[in-house]
Amino acid sequence: MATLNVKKLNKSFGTTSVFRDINFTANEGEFVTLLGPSGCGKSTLLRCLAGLTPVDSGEIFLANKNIVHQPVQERGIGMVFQSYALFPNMTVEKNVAFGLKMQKLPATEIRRRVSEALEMVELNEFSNRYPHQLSGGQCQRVALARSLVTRPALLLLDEPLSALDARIRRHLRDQIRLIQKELNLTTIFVTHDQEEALTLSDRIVLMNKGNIVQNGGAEELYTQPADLFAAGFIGNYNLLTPEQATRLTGQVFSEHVAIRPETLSFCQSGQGLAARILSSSLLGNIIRYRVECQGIELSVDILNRSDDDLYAAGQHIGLLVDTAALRNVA
Ligand SMILES: Nc1ncnc2c1ncn2[C@@H]1O[C@H](COP(=O)(O)OP(=O)(O)OP(=O)(O)O)[C@@H](O)[C@H]1O
Repeated sequence: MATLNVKKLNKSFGTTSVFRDINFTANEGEFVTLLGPSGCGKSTLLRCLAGLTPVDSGEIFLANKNIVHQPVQERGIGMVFQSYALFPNMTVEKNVAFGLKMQKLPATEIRRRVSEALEMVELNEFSNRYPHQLSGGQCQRVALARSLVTRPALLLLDEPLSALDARIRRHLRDQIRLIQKELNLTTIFVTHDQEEALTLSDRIVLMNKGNIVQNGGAEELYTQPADLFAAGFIGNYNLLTPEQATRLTGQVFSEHVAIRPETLSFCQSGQGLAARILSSSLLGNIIRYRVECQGIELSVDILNRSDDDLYAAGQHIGLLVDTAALRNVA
């Protein structure tokens, strides 16, 4: 296991800069997510870490060794991509064994390690199947076993769950996290899905347009977004202009203000601020209401408890704003 240290990494394609002066660390055993919208440069950054794409400048230290000029196969890195990239003409077992065969390990050792890796991803019974006889989730577990079997110092995961349906996705996500913890495997995970990032990661590196916007724990990113982009991307903040925030709270603001939907609540009409329900949608155990208050549209999240009243569109209601939960964002 190893610490990854990325220093001043730059990459352009022709005259187009993909990312600039990227610095971050993934400590030994840490699960770090590169999160950001499509096109922000996270996949290219991951490919550069793997050695699949050369960088223009900067350094990549893995266990204190600069690997930036090392070829892919010498970096000690395992990778899982969105597309499974399995060999279609090989059984599950042969797919997983491939890397070890290349390393010319003895056959008994290969068998033992392949069986161990397949057990980890709960696929031992499928060892003689071919990829076309597997579901998408199973294929991705083979891909994971194939990268774990070489005992990499660093595991890179590029949107490995995005082709899977929601239920399988959650299951495999939990499985990846369990295995990663068990092996204390330093892991970099790329996703544009903020919920996935918030639930999986020890730390999130939030990227926008080739820059790191914020680097911190899930809770920190959720409660203290670094800027407007971070507030808009993580969670579902209500973003208010300074003028709107002043109108709503009576306090003076010079910067934008972010208000989490769960920090707003309802009270009887005639108390709090006068508001009107516009619509509601059920999101599992919460109900998200859209309300209008002082000419401002807001989202309000209320826990869905069976003994509570539901509010109908058009209904007048009182709105309570927890001013301690307001965040200034530049
Ligand atoms: N081989 C390439 N040649 C030229 N431009 C490229 C190449 N690969 C990526 N890019 C560009 O670099 C930018 C970053 O792409 P990248 O795939 O790293 O983003 P991303 O954040 O991973 O997005 P996505 O989630 O959509 O994959 C994009 O504008 C993309 O068009």
